[in-house]
Amino acid sequence: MATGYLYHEIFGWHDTGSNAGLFGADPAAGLQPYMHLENAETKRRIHELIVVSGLIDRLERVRPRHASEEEILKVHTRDHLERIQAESRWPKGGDAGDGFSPFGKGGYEIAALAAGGVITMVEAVVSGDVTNGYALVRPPGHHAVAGSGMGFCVFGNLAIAARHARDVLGVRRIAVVDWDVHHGNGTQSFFYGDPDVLTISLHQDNCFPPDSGALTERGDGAGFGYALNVPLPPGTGDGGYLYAMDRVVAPALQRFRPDLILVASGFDGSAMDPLARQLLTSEGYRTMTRRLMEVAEDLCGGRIAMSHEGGYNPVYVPFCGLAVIETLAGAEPFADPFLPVVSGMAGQDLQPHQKALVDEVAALVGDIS
Ligand SMILES: O=C(CCC1CCCC1)NO
Ligand SMILES: [Zn+2]
Repeated sequence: MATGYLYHEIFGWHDTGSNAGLFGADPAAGLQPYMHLENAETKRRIHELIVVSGLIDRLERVRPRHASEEEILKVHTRDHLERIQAESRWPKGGDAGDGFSPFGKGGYEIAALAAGGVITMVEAVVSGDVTNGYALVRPPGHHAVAGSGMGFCVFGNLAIAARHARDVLGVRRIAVVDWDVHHGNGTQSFFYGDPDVLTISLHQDNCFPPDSGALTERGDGAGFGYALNVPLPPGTGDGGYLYAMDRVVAPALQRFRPDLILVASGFDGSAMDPLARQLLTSEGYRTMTRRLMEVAEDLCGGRIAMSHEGGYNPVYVPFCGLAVIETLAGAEPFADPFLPVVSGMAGQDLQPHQKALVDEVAALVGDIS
C-alpha cells in the first residue's frame, strides 16, 4: 500500500500580499497592515513537519503538472479563465473575483499548478500507482464557482480533478467529503444536478460563504439527494465530528458505493484556528481519516485522494496535517504536543444539540440509491 504526497515550493510563492480587501490596512478605521490570512506559512510548515518527522520517507512523491485551459474550462467559464490570465500579467497581480482573494503576478500559473496537482494525484490513485494520497496545494479551491473565484480560491481544484476523473479516467461514481470548516459551496455547485457525484460537506453552521450550506441544500433534478450538508454548531469538537462521520458520512458512502473518494481537506476546524470556532484536534482528524479509509477499503479498493484547502494557525495546522497523512500511510503517530491542551477542552465530547443536528441530516441519507 503506497501513499502519494504532492507539494511544490512554488505554492509558497502564491502572493496574497497584505490583508487587502479583508479587514486590510485602513488607518482611519484603526486597521493596521498585516499579512493575508491565507499565506504560505501553514502549508510550508506542514511540509517541513512531514520532512523533519521522517514521514516523508514513507511517502511516494507525486510531481504536479499544470491543468490545461481545456481542463479548467470543463468547470469554469472562459470569462473567468481569461480574466485570471489577464490579471496575472499585471505587475501587482489581481483578484480571483470577490475582492479578498488576491494573487500576484504569475498567479495564474500557480493556480493552474494547484488544480493540475490535484489532477495528478487523482491520476496516481486511479491508476493504482498509489492507494491514496494528499495533494498539499495552494491556492485552495472549494469555494470557486464557474464564473468566479471566492474565499481565497481561484479555481475549483478538486472539481476540475473530479471532472477529469469522470471524463478522461473513466471513473463513474465519485464521492467528495469536505471537512474544511467552511461550506464546500463551489464543489457542490458543479455537481448539484449530478447523481454520479455525491458531495458531503461538514462545516461550521453559516460561517462562510454567508447563507450557504444549510441541510436543505440537497441537490436538484436527478441530483436531488446527492448533496449532503452537515451545518455543525460552533464549538463542535472531536465527538461531534466523529458522530457525523459515523451517522452521515459512512452510511451515505455505503449507500452510494463510490469508485473513488475525494476529500477537500482543510484544518480550519481545528481548536486553534482564527477563522472559525470548532474544537477539532489532530486526533479528531486522524480518526476521521481512519473512518474514511475503512469505508474506502470496503467500497473502492482504498482509493482516496485528498486536496488541501484552508487552515490558518501556523502552529497547530502542521500537527493536524501530519496526523492525516500519517494515517493514510499507516505510519506510527508523531506526538502532537498540543493534544493534552486541546483534547482537554470542555465540549470535545458529543453535545445534545450537535447530536440532534446530525440525526436530522442522517434521516436524509436514505434518498441515496
Ligand atoms: O478557509 C476558507 C476561507 C474562509 C474565509 C474567506 C473570507 C472569510 C472567511 N474557506 O475554506
Ligand atoms: Zn476553510
